[in-house]
Amino acid sequence: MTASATATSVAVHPASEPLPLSRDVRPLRLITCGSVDDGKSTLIGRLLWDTKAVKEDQAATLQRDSGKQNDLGLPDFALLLDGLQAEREQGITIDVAYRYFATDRRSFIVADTPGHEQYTRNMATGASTADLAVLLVDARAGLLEQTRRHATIASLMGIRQFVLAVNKFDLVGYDRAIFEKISHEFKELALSLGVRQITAIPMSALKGENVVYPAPAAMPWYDGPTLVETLELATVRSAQAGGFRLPVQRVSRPGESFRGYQGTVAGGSVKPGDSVVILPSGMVANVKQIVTFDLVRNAAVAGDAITLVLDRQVDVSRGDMIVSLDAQPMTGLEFEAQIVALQPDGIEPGKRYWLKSGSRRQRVSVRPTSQLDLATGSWRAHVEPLQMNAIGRVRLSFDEQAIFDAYEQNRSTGAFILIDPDTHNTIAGGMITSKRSGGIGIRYEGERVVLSLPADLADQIMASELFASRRDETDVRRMSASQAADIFANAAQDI
Ligand SMILES: Nc1nc2c(ncn2[C@@H]2O[C@H](COP(=O)(O)OP(=O)(O)OP(=O)(O)O)[C@@H](O)[C@H]2O)c(=O)[nH]1
Repeated sequence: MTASATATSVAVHPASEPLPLSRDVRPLRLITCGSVDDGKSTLIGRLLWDTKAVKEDQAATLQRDSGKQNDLGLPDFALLLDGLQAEREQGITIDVAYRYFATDRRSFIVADTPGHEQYTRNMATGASTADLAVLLVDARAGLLEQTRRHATIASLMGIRQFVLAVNKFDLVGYDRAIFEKISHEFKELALSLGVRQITAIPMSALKGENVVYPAPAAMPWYDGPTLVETLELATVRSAQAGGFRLPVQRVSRPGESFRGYQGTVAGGSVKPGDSVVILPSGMVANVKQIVTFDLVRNAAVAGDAITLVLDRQVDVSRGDMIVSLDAQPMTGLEFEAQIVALQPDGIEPGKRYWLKSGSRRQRVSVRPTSQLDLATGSWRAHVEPLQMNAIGRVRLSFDEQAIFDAYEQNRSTGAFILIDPDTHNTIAGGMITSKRSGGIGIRYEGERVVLSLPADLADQIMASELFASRRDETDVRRMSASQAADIFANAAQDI
């Protein structure tokens, strides 16, 4: 960000005004998925072409190279993506190409990922940052297993807006009944995955019908939006909603009098005077100052790189997270997650890996509990190590307190990678789904009360204080925070 852009944002948001929750200037990120030959490259090429994102020299080359080959006399838009093809052939590990285009109303970033089955991980990578998925089908073939697979992965990665592009509609005589059948089946699939924002569009990527321009002559019965109109109206998933999150990357101590905590805001917003908690220690402080590289700011939002100064001396180190007092993330020793295995060796149950999330790196052991059957979309109890490209549900067990949001709530503090400590390879990418509440609550063994306590330190202290008077008869273990709270409430009545 330039100094003047920063200065403008200071002027626009004086301290007394609430910060806007989303910035309309953020481009919409979308992913396109389809089986081989459904026309994905043609569609992206057409989008770039009709929104004039193609540079003049590229356009001239395109006209020249494709002129001979196309019996419709149209450029072969897929050629625009040739560069990507070359990258693919070199076997680049995570194979996603991002392309930019814009209309008068909005800008877009499209992630293009290969359609073959073995590229699940690429699709998962592209989907992890996308706001919307465009799923392509060939109108002649309808929904395929691959459509289900892609829709399932997209929904797992948190995408809640789908566009079904029923492509090659020129090859089925623009038959309305075909469109209605395919879109009906797709809506059922999307709804079963929890996706409710669904738009189906009949189109011809090759001819440019219903991509950027409508095609009333070819499809007089269709009065819905074009693809671009749908994209213009789609919503950007905001990592800024929810509580303030600052994973601390560095403690800055240029002189005796100054101590600041540096990092990139991973969620929410912050302003001087806000109360914050440092995790995992649980210490509370207030924000005294927010500093960027050259300015004192009166607010910061997700995506801003800042130095935070607190109003008191607290112990903060790299890997800690500074969060808002009133909307805290989950802390605990056990979490449930979904992962995509990225390496040929797969995931070995029980092996200890490094987990990296933001600036934090921790030892973790990983136990797969089920695996997604991509053909049917159902989960089956897990028996073997997760193979490369498999999607599994796992249980993560940490030695020390871990701090996460659910991925649904925050794509930054809810995401992680797993690293093999022997090879240093990234062996999986994952998303936190929930915290696992630890123990079995309370039970009686003869005269003894066996109390299970949460991993959370605060709750342990609360419950052990509570039972201090009966300590001799009480064996303290872990339990969920809500169980501890119930016991506290009941016991307080007894006393
Ligand atoms: N008639 C017609 N042909 C189309 C349309 N869209 C794409 N095609 C043709 O279908 C073929 C495959 O299109 P591509 O864009 O290369 O398909 P893809 O899905 O990107 O394929 P991969 O890159 O191999 O995954 C090409 O010959 C296109 O010209 C369409 O709307 N109508």
